Amino acid sequence: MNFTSGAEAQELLSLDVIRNQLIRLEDTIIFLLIERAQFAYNERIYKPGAFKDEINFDGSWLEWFLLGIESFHAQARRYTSPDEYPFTPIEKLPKPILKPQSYPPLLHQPAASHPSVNANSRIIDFYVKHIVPGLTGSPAAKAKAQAQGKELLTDDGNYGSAATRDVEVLQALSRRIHFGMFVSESKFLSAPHDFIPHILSNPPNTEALAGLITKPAVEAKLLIRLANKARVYGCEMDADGRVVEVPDEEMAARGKIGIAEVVGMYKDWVIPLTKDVEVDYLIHRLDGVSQSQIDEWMAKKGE
Ligand SMILES: O=C(O)C(=O)C[C@]1(C(=O)O)C=C[C@@H](O)C=C1
Repeated sequence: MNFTSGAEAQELLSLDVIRNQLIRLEDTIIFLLIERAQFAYNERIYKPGAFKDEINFDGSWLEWFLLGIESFHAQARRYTSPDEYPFTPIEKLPKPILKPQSYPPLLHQPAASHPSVNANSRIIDFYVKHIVPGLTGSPAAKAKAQAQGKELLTDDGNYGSAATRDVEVLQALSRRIHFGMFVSESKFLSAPHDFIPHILSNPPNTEALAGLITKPAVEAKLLIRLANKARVYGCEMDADGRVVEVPDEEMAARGKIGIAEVVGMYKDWVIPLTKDVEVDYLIHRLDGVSQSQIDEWMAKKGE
């Protein structure tokens, strides 16, 4: 999202604008997954210390990549943007070279900067454990290799290429999932009195908050749209540019990514984690807010 386009905060926080951003990120994520699927699983790059001799680094090759790339981006003030969270702990990154940009105050800062809202360790965990193995060792990938008379390689030695793609996918997933904060802020401001009692109850009523932010119809549409996008973006064309029409099952084998894998990733991980971010943000939405402001919001109930 372009936070410095001059658009008013109210416009940037409209649910339509935010949802359009989430829809656009679906395209980004699908294309980046297609890029990662060109390379083997390369499990070595996720094992801490596996490249210690070469890089003198105790973490994994992927973490070393993240540190290098994020150090560079931090200098260009990437992590001062409200929708960007680094995977490397911020204190290990260099300070920006450029002066901070001024962003419109869209989020409630005590909530947005609360450590519980940062989902990056959960994102890297599901991506490495569940997404990469499925993407690179999927029935689709196996069938493709077989059709070419090859055995599916689990390690092709393309460690730099695979990790470069991993960093890109992780950054896009992180932006998508942390957009949950903007969704939450928008929903909260549209009816603060619905949320306040559940935030203030001791402990906060996370189930009720999750109930308030969950929109099953939006999720159902998203999953259908995603399957269609994965089908279209992953399809192949013949030499004349005509789309090769094939049934879904075979489509997965011919296409560059499995439709079921992309849909499953959203259903099992991306949407649930976005909801976690939304709820974790709401729990801290009243931190530092004055009693008079809370009273004012509550007075609007029934208006
Ligand atoms: O669009 C919303 O209202 C959101 O909260 C985002 C989202 C999603 O992750 O796509 C999450 C929860 C809702 O149930 C629907 C969709």
